[in-house]
This record gives sequence, structure tokens and C-alpha cells, in this order.
Amino acid sequence: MEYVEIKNSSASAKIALQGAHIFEFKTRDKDELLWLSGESDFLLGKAIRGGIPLCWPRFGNLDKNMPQHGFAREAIFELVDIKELNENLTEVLFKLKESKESRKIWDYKFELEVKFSISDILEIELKTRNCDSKEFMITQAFHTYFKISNISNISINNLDKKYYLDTLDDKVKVQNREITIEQEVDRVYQGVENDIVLKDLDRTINIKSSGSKSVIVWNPWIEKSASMSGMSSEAYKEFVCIESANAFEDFVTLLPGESTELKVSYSQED
Ligand SMILES: O=P(O)(O)OC[C@H]1O[C@H](O)[C@H](O)[C@@H](O)[C@@H]1O
Repeated sequence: MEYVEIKNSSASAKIALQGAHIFEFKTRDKDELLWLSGESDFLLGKAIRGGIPLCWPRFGNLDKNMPQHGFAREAIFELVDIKELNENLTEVLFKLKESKESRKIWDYKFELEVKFSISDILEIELKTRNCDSKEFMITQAFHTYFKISNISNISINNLDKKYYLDTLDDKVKVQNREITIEQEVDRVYQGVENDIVLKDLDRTINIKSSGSKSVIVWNPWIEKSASMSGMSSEAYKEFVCIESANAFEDFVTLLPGESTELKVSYSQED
């Protein structure tokens, strides 16, 4: 599978052309940020298990005409530009436009741009433009797999008092403290406009999003982990997904010519 490798004085990264999918990101003085399954086979037409899959133009599987999480994560993007802005910052730009295949699944003309800024902070911008003569609706997500020391060591902070849909029993609940994970978790938090903090033993990751109000927190736990493609039964201990998204009622409608941007940044401290 073709990928771009970026190295500057602050960080290094690998980004596949399939899905504009970043699957490695490491700053000079920290451990790898992203979890990548040891069972990822990097086959074309199959999303990489780990890193940051881009879910677009749908998050989830509510749209029966669309593959789960949309088609972008399996599409080949064009590498438009790599800019070395200074010794600590490199920008990489990818683009995807409609094709015969995409029009069979989703009959619209669009332009999707993904810009990665690689420095001691990882920033990603996902810009959707409606190039059609009719309006369309999207949901989307950065489906980020964070590499962690162990699932029992982490907590996810700043989501207390937020409502979430627990997709395991389809009930709406309220978060009343920081999140710790001791079983399967698959939740869509709504109305989130603040930063989220992932605390692990030896590092803290700050997640800042804009253009979105939903956040998905996911860990498959033992049984699901064993049954999923590209994942071993022990994998659930090694990652947690915290996904900045426009999902469920937080969808975006674009009129002809309009565009929208979803952005995220991940910074780390000890
Ligand atoms: O296996 P995938 O299609 O990559 O989906 C993996 C997971 O993605 C999200 O986080 C969803 O909330 C989960 O329900 C889903 O299982």
C-alpha cells in the first residue's frame, strides 16, 4: 500500500493514500500516539485497523445504502502537496473527488480535502465542499485509535454532565464523572464543544476539536475484540477510540457551493 513518510525536527508520521489514513505519528520525545493493530494487513479495499480512519460521508451504519463509516476510508486520495514550512512543521494535503464508484453509492459531486500539520502537535482538517447542483447531508468522524499503556490505566476527562447515547442498549444517559473503562463501551456524546483530556500513566493527551459537537468513545472489550477483523483478542487493552465527529443529530447539510470544516488537534504532555 502506498504511503507518505514525513520527518522533521519535531515529529514523524506515515500517511497512506488509501483513506488519507495516518497510521503512525511520533514526536521527538514521546512514545507513538496512535495504536496500529499488529494484524493490519494493509490490503487495498480494506480499511487499516488503527491510526485515524476518516469516516465520511457517513459515521456509523444508519444509512443502509452506504458501507459502515462511509466510503472514504477505502478510497485512494490524490496527494496534492507537501510543504516544509519550517524545520518543525510539515503540511501534507490530500484530495478526493467523486468518481464512477462513489456515484454508485452516493450520487453527488464533491471535493474532500484533508490537511495534516505534522509538528509536536498533530492537527488535521477535513474540508467538504458541495460541488453539485443539489444539497447533500453528511456525518463524519476522525475515528482515532489512541495507543495506551493499558485500558485499566486510563481516564477520559471533561465529558461529565454531557448526555450520551449508549448504543449498546440504545438509551440516553448522563455522564456523571470521568470515564474509566471496565467493559465494552460504545457511546455517542452530544453537545461537546470543550477540549477532552485522555490521561494515561505517563502522558496526558489534549483533544481540541472544532466544527463538531459529537464525540464517540469506543472500546470493544474482550469478545468483540476477538471477533473483529484485523484485531487480536487482547487488542482491547492496547487502545481506546475517542472520535471527534458530526454524528446522529449533529449532521451537516451543505447547499450547492457551500463547504464545511471539521478540525482536530492532539497535543501531549507528561
Ligand atoms: O469495524 P469498524 O467498521 O471500523 O467500526 C469500529 C467501531 O467504530 C465506531 O467506534 C462505532 O461506534 C463502533 O460501533 C464500531 O464497532
